[in-house]
Amino acid sequence: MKGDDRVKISVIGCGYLGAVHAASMAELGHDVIGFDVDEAKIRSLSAGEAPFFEPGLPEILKSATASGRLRFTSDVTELKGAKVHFLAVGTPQKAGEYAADLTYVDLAVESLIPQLSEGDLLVGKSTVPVGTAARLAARIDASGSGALLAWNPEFLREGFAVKDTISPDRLVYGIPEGERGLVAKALLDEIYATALSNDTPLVVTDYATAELVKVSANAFLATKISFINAMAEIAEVTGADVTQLADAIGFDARIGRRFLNAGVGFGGGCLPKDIRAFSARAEELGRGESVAFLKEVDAINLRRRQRAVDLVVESLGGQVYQKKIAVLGLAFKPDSDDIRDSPALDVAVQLHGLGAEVVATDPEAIANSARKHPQLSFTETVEDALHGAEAVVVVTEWKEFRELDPVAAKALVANAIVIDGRNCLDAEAWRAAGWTYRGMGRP
Ligand SMILES: NC(=O)C1=CN([C@@H]2O[C@H](COP(=O)(O)OP(=O)(O)OC[C@H]3O[C@@H](n4cnc5c(N)ncnc54)[C@H](O)[C@@H]3O)[C@@H](O)[C@H]2O)C=CC1
Ligand SMILES: O=C(O)[C@H]1O[C@H](OP(=O)(O)OP(=O)(O)OC[C@H]2O[C@@H](n3ccc(=O)[nH]c3=O)[C@H](O)[C@@H]2O)[C@H](O)[C@@H](O)[C@@H]1O
Repeated sequence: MKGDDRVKISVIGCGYLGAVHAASMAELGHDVIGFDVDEAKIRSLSAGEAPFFEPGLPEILKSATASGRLRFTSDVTELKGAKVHFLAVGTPQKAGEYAADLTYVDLAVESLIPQLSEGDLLVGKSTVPVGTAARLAARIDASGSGALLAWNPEFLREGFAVKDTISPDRLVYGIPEGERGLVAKALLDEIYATALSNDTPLVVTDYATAELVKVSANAFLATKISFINAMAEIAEVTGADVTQLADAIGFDARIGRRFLNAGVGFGGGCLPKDIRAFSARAEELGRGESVAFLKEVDAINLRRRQRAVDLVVESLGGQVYQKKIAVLGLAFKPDSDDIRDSPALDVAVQLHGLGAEVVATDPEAIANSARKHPQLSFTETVEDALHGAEAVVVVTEWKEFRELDPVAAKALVANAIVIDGRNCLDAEAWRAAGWTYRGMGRP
């Protein structure tokens, strides 16, 4: 690609998704401008610094901002002149409701419309309720800007976000019918040329299918996790071991072992809110019953956090008041500093609510946790967390926790009781070192 031939890209919303998308598109050789209303985020990104923890992001941010292929702004008028505009703003759960809050999407589109020119393409990446793209397409048509809309859902996983963006396992384009659709597809093909040249599967479809692919993928993943957690509940009353069960059913290629890790369940900024928004949208469409099982998926998931708390209380003879408990993990998953709807943080907060002296640690998520729950105590080192603890609960399976030496850990604690909320420790080794080990769905 020669510099002047490159399609100019804008990315609207530079959070966990947008910042990675902007930097990755620049890494692939495109000219990119990222826009966000959060000025602190823009300052950090402009300095080539990632405003959150994501492996690989700092490196590509630095190289792309230094090369001039990537810049950031909080002035929306600077998006004028870009040809393809990716929409990556948040779609959180509405306060007190299940439905998605589309305020940010609508505000972003309104602020973008005056910057659009004939033939520009707006590409939706945010996860939205089915029907949103058609509504936004009508709004853009009515604006008279002559711009087009495509929906191109994103499937990246935090912790692997850069790799998943540069080498996605599939691409989905939701495009309008006819000539306009072909124009949209050609622009997307140009942007994703590298992935397409590597035989990345491509599904070209209508808006509604593209929107539904995204929410159904997340609903399926959430269901898979709650399925194994439901088996964990049955294992707990029968003496069976859910980890062996998962291995055994996972050998069936039709089932597969991935996403069958029982524990404190799923969290994060997506799976929980996406299944709730899907339920709410299905109800609006008069098809609530079709996805009624997602309410059960959610309920099973939330019970598992409670189960971990109950195990701690039970292991300490029924009460945790004024007892020091080491909570290992705060992020919703390892290799992330994201604490949105984190089961780990929830367990820490619940134990604190029962009067325990919670001391929590996490390699990356302390700052975010302390902002949200200043009532908790945090420490940077596992050793400080363990020192004098009457019970230890592992709730995020960071490598440094998985690889803890049970013999050395035992020398620090007051009571050798460990609750493995992620079934990530070697139970045999911990028991052999003299610990009382309790897993999730394990004898
Ligand atoms: N985080 C993830 O791994 C993935 C997220 N998604 C979806 O992507 C969307 C964004 O998610 P995250 O990046 O996690 O959220 P986030 O909260 O980290 O980022 C959203 C960003 O949008 C900005 N914003 C809000 N209103 C704006 C406006 N009017 N103009 C410009 N910027 C604005 C916010 O300041 C924030 O920086 C959601 O719909 C989510 O479901 C999809 C796949 C993966
Ligand atoms: O829409 C999104 O934002 C993204 O949501 C998830 O990605 P992510 O939230 O980054 O993390 P996952 O790896 O899916 O894990 C989600 C949660 O499930 C939990 N989990 C995962 C797997 C498992 O076997 N058991 C389990 O409890 C994790 O600990 C974590 O809390 C999807 O995997 C992505 O494909 C999707 O793009």
